[in-house]
Amino acid sequence: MSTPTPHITASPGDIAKTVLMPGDPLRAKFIAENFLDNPVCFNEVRNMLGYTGTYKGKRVSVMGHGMGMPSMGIYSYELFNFYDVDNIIRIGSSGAIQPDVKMRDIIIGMGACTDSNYAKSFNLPGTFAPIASYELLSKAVEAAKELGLPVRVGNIMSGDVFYCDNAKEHDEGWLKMGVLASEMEAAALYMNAARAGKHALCMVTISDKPGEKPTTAAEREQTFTGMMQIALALA
Ligand SMILES: O=P(O)(O)O[C@H]1O[C@H](CO)[C@@H](O)[C@H]1O
Ligand SMILES: O=c1cc[nH]c(=O)[nH]1
Repeated sequence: MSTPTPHITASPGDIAKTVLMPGDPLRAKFIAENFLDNPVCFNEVRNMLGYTGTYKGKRVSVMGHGMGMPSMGIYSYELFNFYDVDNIIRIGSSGAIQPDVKMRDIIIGMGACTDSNYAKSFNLPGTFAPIASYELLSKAVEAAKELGLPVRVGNIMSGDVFYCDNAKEHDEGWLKMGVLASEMEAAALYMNAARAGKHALCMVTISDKPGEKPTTAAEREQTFTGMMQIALALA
């Protein structure tokens, strides 16, 4: 397929080699307007806003990916395969699973477990282990140290549902396996990166935890700046 794609109207060259991707397109707009120099909007299809600008002199893009693995699957596939993007860094919100994971902790997903059937499309004879790019992961840990921001690195869980009848039991098994937090896209991103021979990383900030007041939409859009700065340092 050539560009533009069904979901992105950018021309070749409009998008940088490294793209930061929050689920919420307004989080992408916030980053473009508050961290990038000379941001130019390259996509408005479905309001999935995407911008390219520079950060400390380096060219970088930021674009929303929507919610869930089908949506992440489409955008990351088109960016890797039709826009020649090399690195995608998801910067998401997430629910705590382990009791010692606190609100607003930053977690880097070394691996992404999943309850989805996304891997089926690759016709594998076994179970694929979706993992982060070691290169991006090690750079992110280094950048966090330099910024003085504590991060935890470990397994996360990409779920197909946000709401379910038995939320507590749903998390119980993952908790016993040491999984730190749940979100909804990293596994698909890691699989698409593996298939395309590209690099991906998912970083999340804890926005929800059982028994705690959840963050507001505005807070998720505008206050996860520690995670944004770590991701921007990877451009
Ligand atoms: O805040 P974002 O990045 O969208 O991430 C999380 O929030 C959404 C659910 O509210 C899902 O996309 C989940 O992965
Ligand atoms: O997937 C998600 C995202 C935020 N909070 C959750 O509890 N789950």
